[in-house]
Amino acid sequence: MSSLVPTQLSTTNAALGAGTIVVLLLLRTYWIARNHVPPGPRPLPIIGNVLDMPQSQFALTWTKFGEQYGPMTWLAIPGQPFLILNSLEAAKELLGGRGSIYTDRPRFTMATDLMGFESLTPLSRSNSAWRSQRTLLKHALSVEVIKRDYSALISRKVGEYINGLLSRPETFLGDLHRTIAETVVELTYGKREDSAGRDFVQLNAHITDILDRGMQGYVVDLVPAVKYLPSWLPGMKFKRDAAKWKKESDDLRERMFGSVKDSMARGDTSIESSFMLNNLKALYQNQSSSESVQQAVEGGQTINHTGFSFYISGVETITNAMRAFLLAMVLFPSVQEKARAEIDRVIGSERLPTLDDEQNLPYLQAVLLEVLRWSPGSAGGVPHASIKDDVYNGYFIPRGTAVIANTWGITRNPKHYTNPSAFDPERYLKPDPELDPREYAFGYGRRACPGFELTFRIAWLMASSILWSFRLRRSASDTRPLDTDADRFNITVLCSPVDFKCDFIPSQVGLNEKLDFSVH
Ligand code: HEM
Repeated sequence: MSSLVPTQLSTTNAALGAGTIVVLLLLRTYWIARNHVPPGPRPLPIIGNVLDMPQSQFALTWTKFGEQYGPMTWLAIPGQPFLILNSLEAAKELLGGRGSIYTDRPRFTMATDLMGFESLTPLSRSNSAWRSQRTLLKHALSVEVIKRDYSALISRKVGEYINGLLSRPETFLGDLHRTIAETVVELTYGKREDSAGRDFVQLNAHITDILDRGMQGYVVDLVPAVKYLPSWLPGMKFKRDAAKWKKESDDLRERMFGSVKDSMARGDTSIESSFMLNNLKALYQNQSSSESVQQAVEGGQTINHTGFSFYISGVETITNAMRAFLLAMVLFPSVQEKARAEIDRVIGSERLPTLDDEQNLPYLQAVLLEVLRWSPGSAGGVPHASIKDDVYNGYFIPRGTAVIANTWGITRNPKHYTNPSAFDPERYLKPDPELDPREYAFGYGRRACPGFELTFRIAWLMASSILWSFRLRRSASDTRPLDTDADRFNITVLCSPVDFKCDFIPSQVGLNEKLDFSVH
């Protein structure tokens, strides 16, 4: 997009242009406000509801809005109006049912247009590049492919984690993050470092930091036209930063992708079955002579961008889910005992759990569903954006609105759940089960998370293997209160369980000798 911008824009013209756009934005905000938009806090002149936007604790603020304004809350932010949905019905109808209108993402001009993260699947607008990525994801993260290509890797990584718990249980939270990060990286690239020994987990974490910097909120996100001003002007440091960060992250991504291609070209047999390797092989095999070089390059880029989304989308979310699982096990010992009793009954002590056991352990399945609800990965919801004007329940929703479904609010709504802050897997096993969190925890419609099957496989094997190997008990030295949701979770856009201490007491005689995850 930036290539369409004249590079020699004069300062006066640029300032005039930006001024005109600001006036147009204000006029549009005023025009929208005159229509019958949903209720919300009273907007101030010019800045609208900017001061009502939370800086943190998004999900909790959305929930308060719900209590005050009902199922829909309108926030008139100049240039980017927001609609917060506090009703599952509205979320399903708008974000799922009206997918042809609400499948876009809002603009994050700094991160996407200026820093190049537009190619990241979750940030991508609903264009043909995003559709190609979704097509690839549908196949690459299907149950069939996960079982065929990634189950050996998942078993090995779970085994490493269990072994780590035996030798250094005190670092269980740090090791958990590292294990999940390595699993996602190896699944993506088939290796963990390049020929110069650069660690792909660290490189991906560094790119994630760069993206975080780009998402911190800049004037250009409110007034995108500011991006056309020359970067040497005072106040334009963000544009110079964006260029520097873009180069850095592009180079790192290209280095990792290039390293996979090099391994392939050299016939390196140490590189494992992985998303990038398997899809590159398929691309080269299917490439007929009639296909243009351009198509092949585009195919390669789709693989690179799609694979790169795995780390950013998958690592914190799965790690938080597993932290929540461990926290629930120490806070609710009767649930832990019941899950272990099921494992003992179905699997016994002679062999480790495998992914093939999943269907035979309904209680453990319910425990994992409850993890998804009790500590929802995406508590504050991921915004969709509308591409044309719409009307819902008599309210006007203009084109370009960022629409957020408040996941946290759904998980704590007594309309859906009895005693919502309690961890109670039985709620899904009753004759009249309560709402299945898969209906909302992974989002809606065409944007719904493509990683939920992978999440379940990793979480299931990890949870069953931990319970098979250990009894978990909160360490006596950890005396901080963990009684309420506010004690237990940091609730922002994500929901991350707080740090806590846990004793892992081996529950199998001769555990060391029994741990052979290579056979899975
Ligand atoms: C507990 C684990 C996870 C949770 C709770 C979760 C949740 C979500 C949610 C709520 C969305 C937004 C959906 C929407 O806009 O309606 C999303 C998108 C996405 N997730 Fe996940 N996710 C998880 C794990 C993963 C994993 C393991 C991967 C891949 C390795 C992944 C890849 C993605 C991608 C690529 C998108 C963007 C989809 C798009 O914009 O088209 N997620 N996820």
